[in-house]
Amino acid sequence: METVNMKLQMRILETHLETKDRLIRNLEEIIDEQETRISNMEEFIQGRRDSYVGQSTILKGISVLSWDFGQLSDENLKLKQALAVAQRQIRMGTLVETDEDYESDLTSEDRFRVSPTPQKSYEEKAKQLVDGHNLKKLKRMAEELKNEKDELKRLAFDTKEAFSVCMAEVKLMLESKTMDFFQVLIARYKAEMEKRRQLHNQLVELNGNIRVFYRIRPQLGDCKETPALSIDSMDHGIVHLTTNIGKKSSHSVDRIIPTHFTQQQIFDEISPIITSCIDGYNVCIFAYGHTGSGKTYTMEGPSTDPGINQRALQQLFETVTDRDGDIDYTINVSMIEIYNEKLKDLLTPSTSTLCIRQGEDGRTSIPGLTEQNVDSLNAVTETLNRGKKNKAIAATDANKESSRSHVIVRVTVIATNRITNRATVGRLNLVDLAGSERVSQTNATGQLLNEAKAINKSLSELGNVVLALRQNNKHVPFRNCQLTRFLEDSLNGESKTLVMVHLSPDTSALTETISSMNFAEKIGQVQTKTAALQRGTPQRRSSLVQKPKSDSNSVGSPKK
Ligand SMILES: Nc1ncnc2c1ncn2[C@@H]1O[C@H](COP(=O)(O)OP(=O)(O)OP(=O)(O)O)[C@@H](O)[C@H]1O
Repeated sequence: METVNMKLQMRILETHLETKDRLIRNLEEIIDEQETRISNMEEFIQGRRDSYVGQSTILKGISVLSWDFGQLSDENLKLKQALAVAQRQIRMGTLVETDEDYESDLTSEDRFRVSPTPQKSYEEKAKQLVDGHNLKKLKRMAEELKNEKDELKRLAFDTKEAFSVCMAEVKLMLESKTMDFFQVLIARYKAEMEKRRQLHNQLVELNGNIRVFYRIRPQLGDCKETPALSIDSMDHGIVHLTTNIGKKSSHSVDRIIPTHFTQQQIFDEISPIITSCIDGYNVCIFAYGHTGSGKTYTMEGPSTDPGINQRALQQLFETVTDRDGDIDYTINVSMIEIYNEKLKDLLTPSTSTLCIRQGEDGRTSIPGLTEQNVDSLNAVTETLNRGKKNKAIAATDANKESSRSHVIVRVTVIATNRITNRATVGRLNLVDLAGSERVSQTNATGQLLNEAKAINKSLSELGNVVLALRQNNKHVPFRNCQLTRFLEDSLNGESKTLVMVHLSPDTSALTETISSMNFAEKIGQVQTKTAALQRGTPQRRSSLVQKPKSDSNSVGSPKK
């Protein structure tokens, strides 16, 4: 057993050894095999290594090439941009366009579009690249310049803005300063004018209380022409006349009544003169002017808006009614018409004419002249209407045109002191003169020519009388016509006279307007020194005609 066992063990050992040997052999084979493989691998690797060097050279070459291409592409882009800039500069230079024009011309697409460039050599490209730098510089400079230009533009705009603001402020300041200064000057000027007017009024009183006013009639109907007359805005005592050939002249009288004045406003202006007849003054108010200048409108006026005649009588009546005391007042009204040097009584129509007589005392009287006593406002209106009606009848009888006669409303105010029985008489003559148009203008012949001559003569004589009175002449030519003869008592002595010269603003009436202005200037002349010296200090020399109640002068009997 043991042997068998031994044998078995030997056998196992041998098998084991055999297996071991086999394994070792196999391993050696494997190692050999592996070594062969390794050597093969090494060979392969060696071979590979060589080819790798070649490959890396190639890769390197590729990389260099791509870098070159990249650079070339950059350069290409730059060149294209430089080209675009160059093209732009060329265009700017040749077309002389504004930046805005240029910018608007070049669309953003145009600016960035890469235009196909011809194939060029590297040297050329390099050269272009160099040029491109210059262009780049130029472009930068151009941009800087543009920025500067924009900045300057902005600056100029800002400066302009600031300048206009400054100018506006300065203008405002100057305007306000000038306005202030101007206002002060105007105020001073007006104060001086007022002073001048007051002095003038004093002078007028020294020279016999004769005043000349202008009343400018408004334009009638839908007349649109520029008025030939305008009142000076700085001095309402001056009127400018512009002729149809553009010649301008200025005229001055004591007062110019603005066109827009109402009948009441005009009456308010002259009412102090009117009421002075209650205190014994003789007052004459004349309406002078050519046909259609507004004389009758001023004196008579429409029934809805009466003129001076009715307002004056009304005021006199109201004033004497209001006055209490020891004095009885009587108001008598006469109305006469002087046509062709003949006097007619308008309150008692008759075919016979009235005559002016002169008494031994030098006073004038008119025998047969109606003197209507008015003791109520109704009586005033009734009397004036009667006279107006008779005037219209007379107009159809003798003179077709009412303006061819002088119409006088004479109001006599007799103030009688109840205690002393002494009476004072004041007279108010409201005269609507005949039209002053010149004979040459009327183309008159025959009867009309005689009328025109008579009118012209009487108006001219009236002018002479007023002028003589104003100049304090020793001789006053009252006797040269019926009008001045009739008014002699009223114009002489302590009297107040107002001549309202009526002017038309119509260019068609220029000749007549100038003639009326000449008349106004003639009677408005003032001889200051001589007059003042001759007259001395003005005294309220009695115009009070003191006479007993029984005196049978032309004055009506005082009311008892
Ligand atoms: N201040 C005025 N406002 C409105 N209308 C006026 C004014 N003055 C005159 N008129 C109008 O002008 C026209 C002529 O006026 P008016 O008859 O008074 O002139 P006149 O000088 O008296 O003329 P004549 O000498 O022919 O009588 C009238 O129709 C009158 O109503």
